[in-house]
Amino acid sequence: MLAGDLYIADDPDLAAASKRAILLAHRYGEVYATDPDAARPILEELIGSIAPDAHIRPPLYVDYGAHITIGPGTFANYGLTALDVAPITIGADVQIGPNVQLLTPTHPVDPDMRRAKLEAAEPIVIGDNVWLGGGVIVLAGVTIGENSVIGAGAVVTRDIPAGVVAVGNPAKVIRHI
Ligand SMILES: CC(=O)SCCNC(=O)CCNC(=O)[C@H](O)C(C)(C)COP(=O)(O)OP(=O)(O)OC[C@H]1O[C@@H](n2cnc3c(N)ncnc32)[C@H](O)[C@@H]1OP(=O)(O)O
Repeated sequence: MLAGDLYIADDPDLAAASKRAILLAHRYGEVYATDPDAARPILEELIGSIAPDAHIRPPLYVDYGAHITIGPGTFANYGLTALDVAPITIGADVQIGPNVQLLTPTHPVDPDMRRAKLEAAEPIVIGDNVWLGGGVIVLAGVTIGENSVIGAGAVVTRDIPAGVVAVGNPAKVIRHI
């Protein structure tokens, strides 16, 4: 699953891990509403690796949480969806706008394979000091280079180099910084 091979998502261990993640993410949001400090251990239990000063505003939606790494100084605004069937690596000092989606899973385009419930997933890497504007969607297998800015609403289908501004659907580089 983590290696990008096709698989059928009916494994009971995966279902249990997903249920655990749903419960922890829900609890994180509930506790955060009245006491963000008390909510912190719940976030640390949910996320595979998160720097002590990284901050995520709930609601947060993940598949498993365990395959997510978040570096120091990173901030994610409300409504991050991080589907971590494959690893999601978020660097240091990353700014994530509201309702961003990081989508590592894919389904086959072939209709028969899709009906057979085959799935796959590819890792996503967000480099240091990247800013993802509100509503950005990053697709499976994409790497965004450090210091780059992705404009609000962009759909990132291909790798983005370091030090650029990219906007639109599909996201295209409009200038170097
Ligand atoms: C962590 C947080 O919570 S962040 C809070 C949420 N805030 C946001 O999501 C804001 C995100 N910001 C943006 O999308 C901004 O538009 C930026 C950062 C991309 C602007 O970057 P700049 O390089 O300054 O671009 P600039 O404003 O000069 O626009 C350049 C061109 O791109 C277009 N453009 C700018 N942003 C976008 C966008 N999101 N989608 C499509 N086109 C865009 C402009 O219309 C302009 O086009 P034109 O030349 O035809 O007039």
